[in-house]
Amino acid sequence: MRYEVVLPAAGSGKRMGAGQNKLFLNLADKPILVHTLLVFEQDANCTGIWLAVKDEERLFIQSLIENYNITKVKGLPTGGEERQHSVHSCIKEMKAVEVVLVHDAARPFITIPKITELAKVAYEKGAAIAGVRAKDTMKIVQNGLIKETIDRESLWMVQTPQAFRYDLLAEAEDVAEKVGFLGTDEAMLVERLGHDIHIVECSYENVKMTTQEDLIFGEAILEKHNFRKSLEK
Ligand SMILES: Nc1ccn([C@@H]2O[C@H](COP(=O)(O)OP(=O)(O)OP(=O)(O)O)[C@@H](O)[C@H]2O)c(=O)n1
Ligand SMILES: C[C@](O)(CO)[C@H](O)COP(=O)(O)O
Repeated sequence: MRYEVVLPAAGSGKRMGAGQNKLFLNLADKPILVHTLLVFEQDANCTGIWLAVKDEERLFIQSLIENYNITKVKGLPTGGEERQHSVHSCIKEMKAVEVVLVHDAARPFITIPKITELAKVAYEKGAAIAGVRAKDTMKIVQNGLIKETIDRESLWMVQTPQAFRYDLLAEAEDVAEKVGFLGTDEAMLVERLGHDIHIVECSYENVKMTTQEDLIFGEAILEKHNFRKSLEK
């Protein structure tokens, strides 16, 4: 199932504490952003990449695109104050495609088979998002006190890609903007429309590079996969 992908890349990386956009930090031999771009560049089903960027970072990102021969980038719209606004700036510029994926540029370890599965379910059912089952017990805390424990059996840690029929996501983004609703993922905007959203179980390796510890995990993941590749030679 062919699709276009929106990669929000206009964040500030505050929790990473690197004093710069964390997507420019290297994991092994190349920036996090490039690792993520290469996955979609190599996926034959991906027909276009849209990157929400900060105006002051556009030239640098264009140099990365050139240096790493990324040929599928269709646009670099200016990102917004929040991640949702950055995604919406891309959705507004895209011509209607059948399926659109939104994927955090900070998640470099997504795999093509999982992308394919998400795009297929989105085409057939309208909406599908990546996730993994919660490993820890989750509790609601108020004023330092445990208020409630949430049944772990029904708890998932949601990731990206989040895949949708384009018209559904475009409507959800427009409605959210109109009513001033701010969600932390695109699924929240589509849930508000009452549309079913399917979960596709992905990997714990599909981690979002958010804090310094995630970089250590990321290096270890690369090491493991390089080691595997060396065994195949
Ligand atoms: N206004 C924003 C905020 C985030 N993002 C992007 O959305 C993805 C996920 O966001 P997050 O991990 O929160 O990145 P940052 O906002 O940069 O991190 P922090 O919240 O620690 O500042 C990242 O690829 C980030 O670049 C974006 O395009 N526009
Ligand atoms: C979209 C997301 O990756 C799903 O877990 C997450 O909500 C992004 O949160 P962030 O704070 O914008 O990184």
